[in-house]
Amino acid sequence: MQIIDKKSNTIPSPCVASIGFFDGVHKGHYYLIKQVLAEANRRDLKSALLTFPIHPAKVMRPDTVMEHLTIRDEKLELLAKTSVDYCFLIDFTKELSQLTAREFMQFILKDKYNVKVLVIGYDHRFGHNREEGFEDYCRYGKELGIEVIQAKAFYDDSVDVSSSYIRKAIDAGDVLLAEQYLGYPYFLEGKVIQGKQLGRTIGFPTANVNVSSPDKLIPKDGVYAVKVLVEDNQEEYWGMLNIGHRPTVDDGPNRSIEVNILDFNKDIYNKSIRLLFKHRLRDEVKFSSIDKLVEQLHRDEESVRKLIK
Ligand SMILES: Cc1cc2nc3c(=O)[nH]c(=O)nc-3n(C[C@H](O)[C@H](O)[C@H](O)COP(=O)(O)O)c2cc1C
Ligand SMILES: Nc1ncnc2c1ncn2[C@@H]1O[C@H](COP(=O)(O)OP(=O)(O)O)[C@@H](O)[C@H]1O
Repeated sequence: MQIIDKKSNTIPSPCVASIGFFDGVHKGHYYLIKQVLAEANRRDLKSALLTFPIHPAKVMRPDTVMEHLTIRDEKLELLAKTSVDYCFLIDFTKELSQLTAREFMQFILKDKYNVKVLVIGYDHRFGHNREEGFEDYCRYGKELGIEVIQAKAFYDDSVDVSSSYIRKAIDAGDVLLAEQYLGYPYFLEGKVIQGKQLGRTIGFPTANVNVSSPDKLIPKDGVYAVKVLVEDNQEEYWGMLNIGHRPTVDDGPNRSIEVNILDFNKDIYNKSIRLLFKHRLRDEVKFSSIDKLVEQLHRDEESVRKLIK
């Protein structure tokens, strides 16, 4: 996949394209992408996805808090796994938001990106105030020489798979449901930072993770079985992870994310790790003593070992 952003001066070959924010690159997105690839194949054209590094709503109202399933580079990594030829990364600006649907089709899709066929998500709208709809896009397409096709919707167990549906599942700690709709386990990535160094004294060292972007959605507080990829995904382990305020030891204002990696004993401070959420084990609990916490950690470890058997 070739990324074409404002720095590139490549003029793309004629292509079939779709537009979207593609947060999470979930099964619904894959279904849309498959339709783009099929149309491109049939016509012997290139395939393309047009997306925005920053969400249009955030550009329009910068104080909007948005928690995403994927940050920019994660999204590009997932899109690159499809066989799409181009990813057009376009900065959504206030000026761009002023373009009517017809102007967007003419100046951006046709003139800038050489789009011959536009595959529109079944509920996707674009152009100033998103005032127009599919029929209008078809009419402008006829005038401009862009064929407009409406994509079919994707349903899984009759659920209309969407990024916001998956965000709700993760917010509720339902990482199994999230994995079903994403098509891969939800993951966080970050650097291992120093904690209070208590973990090693109770037999459970925990790598404290500083998540790489504040825009990333953090699952509900609690304990999870996770897969852990250490440094550039070279090594894979299982681990047990806690998200929360550690009420037994400090109950501070900061939410910590820490993982005890099974069958592992290395110093990984400052290394980056990726955490893949596989199962939710339980809520975070305030124990009456550290000993009681340690007893529970042994039970958590057993639960993870049972899961991976
Ligand atoms: C799998 C797992 C489960 C945990 N569950 C709890 C919990 O229920 N309640 C709690 O107060 N802390 C919990 N913790 C956090 C521990 O209190 C913490 O890891 C320990 O104090 C060591 O932290 P430090 O070495 O970063 O200082 C959990 C940690 C892990 C790894
Ligand atoms: N099995 C393991 N799981 C997690 N971290 C481990 C493990 N073995 C060694 N470590 C290392 O020990 C550190 C955690 O030890 P800990 O005493 O909990 O200190 P801290 O409070 O700084 O996290 C990790 O950051 C990592 O470098």
